[in-house]
Parts: sequence; structure tokens; C-alpha cells
Amino acid sequence: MSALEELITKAKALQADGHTPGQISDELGLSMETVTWLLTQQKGMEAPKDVHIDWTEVGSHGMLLSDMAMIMLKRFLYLTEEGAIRPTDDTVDTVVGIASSGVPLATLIAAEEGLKLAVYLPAKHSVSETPTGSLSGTFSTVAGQRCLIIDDVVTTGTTLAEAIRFLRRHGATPVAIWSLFDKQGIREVDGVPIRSLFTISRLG
Ligand SMILES: O=P(O)(O)OC[C@H]1O[C@H](OP(=O)(O)OP(=O)(O)O)[C@H](O)[C@@H]1O
Repeated sequence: MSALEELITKAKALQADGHTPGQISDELGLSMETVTWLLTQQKGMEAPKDVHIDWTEVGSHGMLLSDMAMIMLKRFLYLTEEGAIRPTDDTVDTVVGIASSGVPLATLIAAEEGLKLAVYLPAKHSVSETPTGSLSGTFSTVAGQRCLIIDDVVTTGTTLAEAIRFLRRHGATPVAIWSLFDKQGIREVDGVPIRSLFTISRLG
């Protein structure tokens, strides 16, 4: 089965489980337009110009995931040395992982650096009737903390903007964002610099 066929199968399975196109879009990290196309594939309808990033080959193996987190960390430290990220007294107190895929990366980085770990649960993961973002109570609080935010993929930047608003509202200072993949080529979100290991750009 090709990667595209697998994606179509996944989208249809999620639909059969009762997920809305919006939920399928979040789940697969694709635009609504792409999800509509995957589900219907109407004749003559051109495939949308979206990109699906599948890093399960790395994410499903603890050792490889750890290696990937260490690559992110090394790059972050190099950038700090270059002054690309504004140095503060101690730079970062707390690493904030965005659930779910940012959490293992954030955990590994926090462990390596001896930093605190906080976990942000985005509003889209909330099952409440009025979905709001929150911090997991099991991990660190963020008031007064300088935070490094970690996520795996930036698609629209909406999740990061939401996390930044939440952190600021709760007395934290987001100092930088690190992601594995950036599908937008964004350099900052609400004044917080973002650096990604891989940037996906469309040339045509
Ligand atoms: O830039 P945005 O448009 O906000 O999209 C990016 C977010 O979407 C994915 O999360 P999602 O909750 O869909 O998947 P996950 O559970 O694998 O983290 C990804 O991990 C980012 O957090």
C-alpha cells in the first residue's frame, strides 16, 4: 500500500469511528481541504498541495526518539551561543511539551539539561463542552518560569500561539520554541522565536 493509500485508509477509518473532518484534520496534521479530498476523492478534483509528515519510524523507537531530542538540544545550544535566541540569566527554567507528540521530546531534553518539565494540553484535546487549554497537574507549574516550548510539527502555528497565550496568562515567559518540522516557514509566534530542525517549503 502506498503512503497515500495508507493516509486515505486512516482518514476513512477515523470517519467510520465517528470523527468529524476537523478532528481527522487535527489527528493527521492535514488541512481540512486535504481531509475532504482524502475522504471523497471526487473525480477531476485536483489533489490539494498539502504535506503529511510521518515520523513514526523514529517516534516509535525510544533510542531513536532520544537521539532526535538530543539533536534538537544541541542545535538549541548552538543557537544560544550564536545569540540567535536572546540569552537571559539562565536562559530556560522549564521545558514545556505540547501534548501529545511534543511531550516525549520535551521530557528527554528536560532530563538531559536537568530542567523542570511542564505539559501543555491544547484546547483541541479537551473533551469539555467549552474546550480550553490546560497544564497537566502531574508536571511542573509555570508561574515565574522561563519556558522552552517543544512540539513536533508546526502546521498553522495555532497550537503554539494558544500555548504562548496560556503561558503568559499564567505568569510564565516563553523564550523560545523548538519543533522538529515546520510546514509554514514561520520565524516567530507572537514575538517568541521558533527554530525547527526541518522546514518544508513548496517550490512551485
Ligand atoms: O500548527 P497547528 O496547525 O496548530 O498544528 C500543529 C499541532 O498539531 C499536531 O498536534 P495533534 O494534537 O494534532 O497531534 P499529536 O497528538 O500527535 O500531537 C502537532 O503535534 C502540533 O501540536
